[in-house]
Amino acid sequence: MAIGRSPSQFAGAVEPMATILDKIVAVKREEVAVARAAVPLAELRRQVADAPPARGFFKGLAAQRPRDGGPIKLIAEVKKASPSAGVIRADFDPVAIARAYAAAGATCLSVLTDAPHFQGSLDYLRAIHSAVDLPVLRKDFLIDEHQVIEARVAGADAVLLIAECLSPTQLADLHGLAKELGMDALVEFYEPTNLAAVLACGARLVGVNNRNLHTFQIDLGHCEQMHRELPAEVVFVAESGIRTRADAERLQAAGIDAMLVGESLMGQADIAMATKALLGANA
Ligand SMILES: O=P(O)(O)OC[C@@H](O)[C@@H](O)c1c[nH]c2ccccc12
Repeated sequence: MAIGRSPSQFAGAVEPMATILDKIVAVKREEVAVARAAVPLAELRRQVADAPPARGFFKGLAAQRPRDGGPIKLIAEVKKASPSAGVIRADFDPVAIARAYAAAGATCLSVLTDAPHFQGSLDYLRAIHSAVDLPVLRKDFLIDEHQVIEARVAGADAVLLIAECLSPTQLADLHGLAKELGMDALVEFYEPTNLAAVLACGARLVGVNNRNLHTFQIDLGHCEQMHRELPAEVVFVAESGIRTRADAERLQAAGIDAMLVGESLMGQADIAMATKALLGANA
Protein backbone atom coordinates (compact mmCIF):
# COMPACT_ATOMS: atom_id res chain seq x y z
CA MET A 1 0.00 0.00 0.00
CA ALA A 2 2.84 2.30 0.82
CA ILE A 3 4.65 1.67 -2.44
CA GLY A 4 5.72 4.56 -4.54
CA ARG A 5 4.87 7.18 -1.98
CA SER A 6 7.05 10.21 -2.03
CA PRO A 7 9.26 10.74 1.01
CA SER A 8 7.20 13.75 2.01
CA GLN A 9 4.19 11.51 2.64
CA PHE A 10 6.27 9.70 5.24
CA ALA A 11 7.29 12.90 6.97
CA GLY A 12 4.26 12.30 9.19
CA ALA A 13 1.72 14.99 9.90
CA VAL A 14 0.36 12.84 12.73
CA GLU A 15 3.60 12.09 14.60
CA PRO A 16 6.15 14.68 13.57
CA MET A 17 9.00 13.02 15.47
CA ALA A 18 8.41 9.53 14.12
CA THR A 19 10.78 8.22 11.47
CA ILE A 20 9.93 5.78 8.71
CA LEU A 21 11.40 3.14 11.02
CA ASP A 22 8.73 3.67 13.68
CA LYS A 23 6.02 3.25 11.08
CA ILE A 24 7.58 0.13 9.60
CA VAL A 25 8.03 -1.48 13.03
CA ALA A 26 4.33 -0.93 13.82
CA VAL A 27 3.43 -2.87 10.66
CA LYS A 28 5.98 -5.58 11.58
CA ARG A 29 4.24 -6.21 14.90
CA GLU A 30 1.06 -7.03 12.98
CA GLU A 31 2.95 -9.24 10.51
CA VAL A 32 4.55 -11.18 13.34
CA ALA A 33 1.16 -11.80 14.99
CA VAL A 34 -0.22 -13.16 11.71
CA ALA A 35 2.88 -15.31 11.07
CA ARG A 36 2.83 -16.75 14.60
CA ALA A 37 -0.84 -17.67 14.22
CA ALA A 38 -0.19 -19.35 10.87
CA VAL A 39 2.90 -21.32 11.95
CA PRO A 40 3.42 -21.63 15.71
CA LEU A 41 6.97 -21.18 17.00
CA ALA A 42 7.39 -24.86 17.91
CA GLU A 43 6.42 -25.93 14.40
CA LEU A 44 8.75 -23.36 12.84
CA ARG A 45 11.57 -24.64 15.07
CA ARG A 46 10.97 -28.15 13.71
CA GLN A 47 11.29 -26.86 10.14
CA VAL A 48 14.84 -25.61 10.80
CA ALA A 49 16.12 -29.18 10.38
CA ASP A 50 14.98 -29.15 6.73
CA ALA A 51 16.67 -25.84 5.86
CA PRO A 52 19.69 -25.84 3.54
CA PRO A 53 22.90 -25.57 5.60
CA ALA A 54 24.03 -21.99 6.36
CA ARG A 55 26.90 -20.56 4.30
CA GLY A 56 29.50 -18.35 5.96
CA PHE A 57 28.37 -14.77 5.45
CA PHE A 58 30.84 -13.29 7.92
CA LYS A 59 33.71 -15.49 6.72
CA GLY A 60 33.86 -14.10 3.18
CA LEU A 61 33.77 -10.52 4.45
CA ALA A 62 36.42 -11.12 7.10
CA ALA A 63 38.96 -12.63 4.66
CA GLN A 64 41.71 -10.36 3.27
CA ARG A 65 40.53 -7.14 4.86
CA PRO A 66 41.48 -3.73 3.41
CA ARG A 67 43.62 -3.12 6.51
CA ASP A 68 45.67 -6.15 5.41
CA GLY A 69 45.83 -4.98 1.79
CA GLY A 70 42.71 -6.76 0.50
CA PRO A 71 39.94 -5.17 -1.56
CA ILE A 72 36.72 -3.71 -0.16
CA LYS A 73 33.97 -6.36 -0.45
CA LEU A 74 30.51 -5.92 -1.87
CA ILE A 75 27.23 -7.02 -0.32
CA ALA A 76 24.94 -6.54 -3.31
CA GLU A 77 21.30 -5.87 -2.55
CA VAL A 78 18.25 -7.20 -4.39
CA LYS A 79 15.63 -4.49 -3.82
CA LYS A 80 12.70 -3.58 -6.05
CA ALA A 81 11.52 -0.43 -4.27
CA SER A 82 12.18 1.69 -1.19
CA PRO A 83 10.42 4.41 0.80
CA SER A 84 13.05 6.94 -0.26
CA ALA A 85 13.21 6.07 -3.97
CA GLY A 86 9.81 4.52 -4.79
CA VAL A 87 10.05 1.78 -7.44
CA ILE A 88 13.71 1.40 -8.40
CA ARG A 89 13.32 -1.35 -11.00
CA ALA A 90 9.94 -2.21 -12.50
CA ASP A 91 11.44 -5.02 -14.60
CA PHE A 92 12.41 -7.11 -11.54
CA ASP A 93 13.69 -10.68 -11.85
CA PRO A 94 15.31 -11.40 -8.46
CA VAL A 95 17.16 -14.55 -9.52
CA ALA A 96 18.56 -12.97 -12.69
CA ILE A 97 19.72 -9.95 -10.67
CA ALA A 98 21.36 -12.18 -8.04
CA ARG A 99 23.15 -14.13 -10.79
CA ALA A 100 24.43 -10.88 -12.33
CA TYR A 101 25.77 -9.74 -8.93
CA ALA A 102 27.47 -13.10 -8.39
CA ALA A 103 29.03 -13.14 -11.86
CA ALA A 104 30.35 -9.60 -11.37
CA GLY A 105 32.19 -10.40 -8.14
CA ALA A 106 29.89 -9.65 -5.19
CA THR A 107 30.97 -11.44 -1.99
CA CYS A 108 27.49 -11.70 -0.43
CA LEU A 109 23.89 -10.87 -1.27
CA SER A 110 21.25 -8.94 0.67
CA VAL A 111 17.62 -9.67 -0.20
CA LEU A 112 14.79 -7.38 0.92
CA THR A 113 11.95 -9.49 2.30
CA ASP A 114 9.75 -6.64 3.56
CA ALA A 115 6.68 -6.40 1.33
CA PRO A 116 4.79 -3.24 2.37
CA HIS A 117 7.64 -0.74 1.97
CA PHE A 118 10.21 -2.46 -0.27
CA GLN A 119 8.09 -4.87 -2.38
CA GLY A 120 10.29 -7.70 -1.13
CA SER A 121 9.45 -11.32 -0.34
CA LEU A 122 10.84 -14.36 1.47
CA ASP A 123 10.07 -16.24 -1.74
CA TYR A 124 12.76 -14.17 -3.48
CA LEU A 125 15.24 -15.17 -0.80
CA ARG A 126 14.34 -18.87 -1.16
CA ALA A 127 14.67 -18.70 -4.95
CA ILE A 128 17.97 -16.82 -4.83
CA HIS A 129 19.46 -19.13 -2.21
CA SER A 130 18.79 -22.17 -4.37
CA ALA A 131 19.99 -20.53 -7.62
CA VAL A 132 23.19 -18.78 -6.45
CA ASP A 133 26.08 -19.99 -4.24
CA LEU A 134 26.76 -16.70 -2.41
CA PRO A 135 25.76 -16.26 1.25
CA VAL A 136 22.43 -14.43 1.59
CA LEU A 137 21.25 -11.92 4.21
CA ARG A 138 17.58 -11.51 5.10
CA LYS A 139 17.09 -7.74 4.89
CA ASP A 140 14.02 -6.89 6.91
CA PHE A 141 13.02 -5.29 10.18
CA LEU A 142 13.42 -8.10 12.69
CA ILE A 143 11.83 -7.53 16.06
CA ASP A 144 10.85 -11.07 17.07
CA GLU A 145 12.40 -14.53 17.31
CA HIS A 146 9.76 -15.87 14.91
CA GLN A 147 11.22 -13.79 12.07
CA VAL A 148 14.78 -14.92 12.82
CA ILE A 149 13.81 -18.60 12.74
CA GLU A 150 11.69 -17.99 9.64
CA ALA A 151 14.79 -16.51 7.96
CA ARG A 152 16.81 -19.68 8.60
CA VAL A 153 13.96 -21.91 7.41
CA ALA A 154 13.84 -19.91 4.17
CA GLY A 155 17.59 -20.47 3.68
CA ALA A 156 19.05 -17.21 4.99
CA ASP A 157 22.72 -17.35 6.02
CA ALA A 158 22.56 -14.07 7.92
CA VAL A 159 20.01 -11.62 9.30
CA LEU A 160 20.02 -7.86 9.69
CA LEU A 161 19.40 -6.54 13.21
CA ILE A 162 18.81 -2.79 13.49
CA ALA A 163 19.74 -1.26 16.84
CA GLU A 164 17.22 1.56 16.34
CA CYS A 165 14.38 -1.01 16.26
CA LEU A 166 15.40 -3.00 19.35
CA SER A 167 16.15 -2.61 23.04
CA PRO A 168 19.68 -3.66 24.07
CA THR A 169 18.21 -6.84 25.55
CA GLN A 170 16.25 -7.70 22.41
CA LEU A 171 19.34 -7.02 20.32
CA ALA A 172 21.42 -9.41 22.42
CA ASP A 173 18.66 -12.06 22.43
CA LEU A 174 18.08 -11.99 18.67
CA HIS A 175 21.82 -11.90 18.02
CA GLY A 176 22.24 -14.98 20.23
CA LEU A 177 19.37 -16.74 18.46
CA ALA A 178 20.85 -16.08 15.02
CA LYS A 179 24.16 -17.58 16.15
CA GLU A 180 22.40 -20.54 17.76
CA LEU A 181 20.73 -21.24 14.39
CA GLY A 182 24.12 -21.13 12.65
CA MET A 183 23.59 -17.75 11.01
CA ASP A 184 25.66 -14.58 11.14
CA ALA A 185 24.11 -11.24 12.05
CA LEU A 186 24.82 -7.86 10.54
CA VAL A 187 24.11 -5.40 13.34
CA GLU A 188 23.22 -1.96 11.99
CA PHE A 189 23.07 1.35 13.75
CA TYR A 190 22.77 4.99 12.80
CA GLU A 191 22.68 6.87 16.08
CA PRO A 192 26.05 7.12 17.88
CA THR A 193 24.17 6.58 21.16
CA ASN A 194 23.43 3.00 20.06
CA LEU A 195 27.08 2.06 19.63
CA ALA A 196 27.36 0.71 23.20
CA ALA A 197 24.40 -1.66 22.73
CA VAL A 198 25.83 -2.88 19.42
CA LEU A 199 29.16 -3.76 21.03
CA ALA A 200 27.48 -5.23 24.11
CA CYS A 201 25.43 -7.72 22.05
CA GLY A 202 28.64 -9.35 20.87
CA ALA A 203 28.41 -8.25 17.23
CA ARG A 204 31.42 -9.11 15.06
CA LEU A 205 29.86 -7.68 11.89
CA VAL A 206 28.61 -4.11 12.22
CA GLY A 207 27.00 -1.84 9.64
CA VAL A 208 26.45 1.88 9.76
CA ASN A 209 23.67 3.38 7.71
CA ASN A 210 24.62 6.59 5.91
CA ARG A 211 20.97 7.43 5.32
CA ASN A 212 19.43 9.72 7.90
CA LEU A 213 15.97 8.28 8.41
CA HIS A 214 14.44 11.65 9.28
CA THR A 215 15.58 13.43 6.15
CA PHE A 216 16.67 10.52 3.87
CA GLN A 217 19.89 12.45 3.30
CA ILE A 218 23.10 10.53 2.61
CA ASP A 219 26.45 11.31 4.23
CA LEU A 220 29.30 8.85 3.66
CA GLY A 221 31.23 10.77 6.30
CA HIS A 222 28.87 9.29 8.89
CA CYS A 223 30.12 5.72 8.45
CA GLU A 224 33.73 6.92 8.28
CA GLN A 225 33.27 8.65 11.62
CA MET A 226 31.56 5.67 13.27
CA HIS A 227 34.17 3.30 11.85
CA ARG A 228 36.80 5.13 13.88
CA GLU A 229 34.83 4.43 17.07
CA LEU A 230 34.79 0.65 16.62
CA PRO A 231 37.42 -1.87 17.67
CA ALA A 232 39.65 -3.00 14.80
CA GLU A 233 38.52 -6.63 15.03
CA VAL A 234 34.93 -5.72 14.15
CA VAL A 235 34.25 -6.25 10.44
CA PHE A 236 32.67 -3.03 9.28
CA VAL A 237 30.04 -2.46 6.57
CA ALA A 238 29.21 0.95 5.08
CA GLU A 239 25.53 1.00 4.13
CA SER A 240 23.47 3.11 1.75
CA GLY A 241 24.06 5.84 -0.80
CA ILE A 242 27.20 4.36 -2.36
CA ARG A 243 27.14 5.12 -6.08
CA THR A 244 30.52 5.38 -7.73
CA ARG A 245 33.93 3.76 -7.92
CA ALA A 246 35.26 6.89 -6.23
CA ASP A 247 32.89 6.25 -3.29
CA ALA A 248 34.16 2.66 -3.03
CA GLU A 249 37.79 3.81 -3.13
CA ARG A 250 37.13 6.40 -0.48
CA LEU A 251 35.66 3.76 1.86
CA GLN A 252 38.46 1.31 1.13
CA ALA A 253 41.04 3.99 1.89
CA ALA A 254 39.33 4.53 5.26
CA GLY A 255 39.85 0.83 6.01
CA ILE A 256 36.16 -0.07 5.71
CA ASP A 257 35.74 -3.78 5.00
CA ALA A 258 32.57 -3.91 2.94
CA MET A 259 29.86 -1.84 1.31
CA LEU A 260 26.16 -2.66 1.11
CA VAL A 261 24.82 -1.31 -2.18
CA GLY A 262 21.34 -1.53 -3.69
CA GLU A 263 19.77 1.41 -5.43
CA SER A 264 22.67 2.63 -7.57
CA LEU A 265 23.13 -0.88 -9.04
CA MET A 266 19.45 -1.88 -9.24
CA GLY A 267 18.70 1.17 -11.34
CA GLN A 268 21.20 0.25 -14.10
CA ALA A 269 20.25 -1.38 -17.40
CA ASP A 270 23.28 -3.71 -17.19
CA ILE A 271 23.60 -4.69 -13.54
CA ALA A 272 26.65 -6.94 -14.01
CA MET A 273 28.56 -4.22 -15.81
CA ALA A 274 27.68 -1.59 -13.20
CA THR A 275 28.72 -3.98 -10.42
CA LYS A 276 32.09 -4.63 -12.07
CA ALA A 277 32.62 -0.90 -12.46
CA LEU A 278 31.89 -0.34 -8.76
CA LEU A 279 34.42 -3.05 -7.89
CA GLY A 280 37.01 -1.54 -10.22
CA ALA A 281 37.01 -4.75 -12.24
CA ASN A 282 36.17 -3.39 -15.69
CA ALA A 283 38.86 -4.45 -18.11
O1 LIG B 1 20.03 1.29 -1.83
P1 LIG B 1 21.24 1.85 -1.16
O2 LIG B 1 21.20 3.31 -0.91
O3 LIG B 1 22.50 1.43 -1.87
O4 LIG B 1 21.32 1.18 0.30
C1 LIG B 1 21.35 -0.21 0.50
C2 LIG B 1 21.05 -0.52 1.99
O5 LIG B 1 22.06 0.06 2.77
C3 LIG B 1 19.68 0.01 2.39
O6 LIG B 1 18.73 -0.66 1.61
C4 LIG B 1 19.38 -0.23 3.86
C5 LIG B 1 20.22 -0.04 4.90
N1 LIG B 1 19.64 -0.38 6.06
C6 LIG B 1 18.41 -0.81 5.79
C7 LIG B 1 17.43 -1.31 6.66
C8 LIG B 1 16.27 -1.74 6.11
C9 LIG B 1 16.02 -1.65 4.76
C10 LIG B 1 16.96 -1.14 3.90
C11 LIG B 1 18.18 -0.75 4.41
